[in-house]
Amino acid sequence: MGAGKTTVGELLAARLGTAFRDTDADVEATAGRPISEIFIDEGEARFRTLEEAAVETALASFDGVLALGGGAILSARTRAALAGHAVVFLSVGLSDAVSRVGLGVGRPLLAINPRATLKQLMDQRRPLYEEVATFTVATDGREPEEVADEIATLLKPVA
Ligand SMILES: Nc1ncnc2c1ncn2[C@@H]1O[C@H](COP(=O)(O)OP(=O)(O)O)[C@@H](O)[C@H]1O
Ligand SMILES: O=C(O)C1=C[C@@H](OP(=O)(O)O)[C@@H](O)[C@H](O)C1
Ligand SMILES: [Mg+2]
Repeated sequence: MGAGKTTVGELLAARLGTAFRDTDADVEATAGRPISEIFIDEGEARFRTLEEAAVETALASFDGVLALGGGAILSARTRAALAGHAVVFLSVGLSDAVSRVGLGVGRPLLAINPRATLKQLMDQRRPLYEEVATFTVATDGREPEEVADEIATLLKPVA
């Protein structure tokens, strides 16, 4: 969360002249309600089920830049499905992530103590991001445009 997947993904798609999709938006469209409400009323496990299905559907039917939610890689099925795709891991340090997500509005996992939660999630998940990544791009102290430019260059040989 706060690495810039949604923001940079949209910029990258524009640079590549391709479509953009975000699995968080797909989940909200399928459920007909915001992610925060899904978490509150149905729990995280239900959200993860919807997210796994959203990633699977998008990978099977969509050609373009796909932004995942930060926890999508918790699913072994999703990690396996990402194999064979160009996967970009946007890395971010704790301070930049904290200042980008602010009070965590719209991100239910950050409703309580965003800084400590982000640190814990980052520590837990980093190995999984590294496992699926084809490219790793550092985002600390960089504008989204600069990050998108670097990814476009990295992807040139495989796009
Ligand atoms: N490289 C960056 N530098 C500064 N702010 C950024 C950067 N990338 C994203 N942001 C800002 O941080 C916030 C979270 O970005 P977002 O794209 O939603 O991240 P993610 O989808 O990875 O959670 C947004 O307000 C966005 O404008
Ligand atoms: O890291 C997570 O578990 C989550 C990240 C969010 O997406 P972003 O990474 O785009 O903020 C969203 O899927 C949900 O709030 C859960
Ligand atoms: Mg996002």
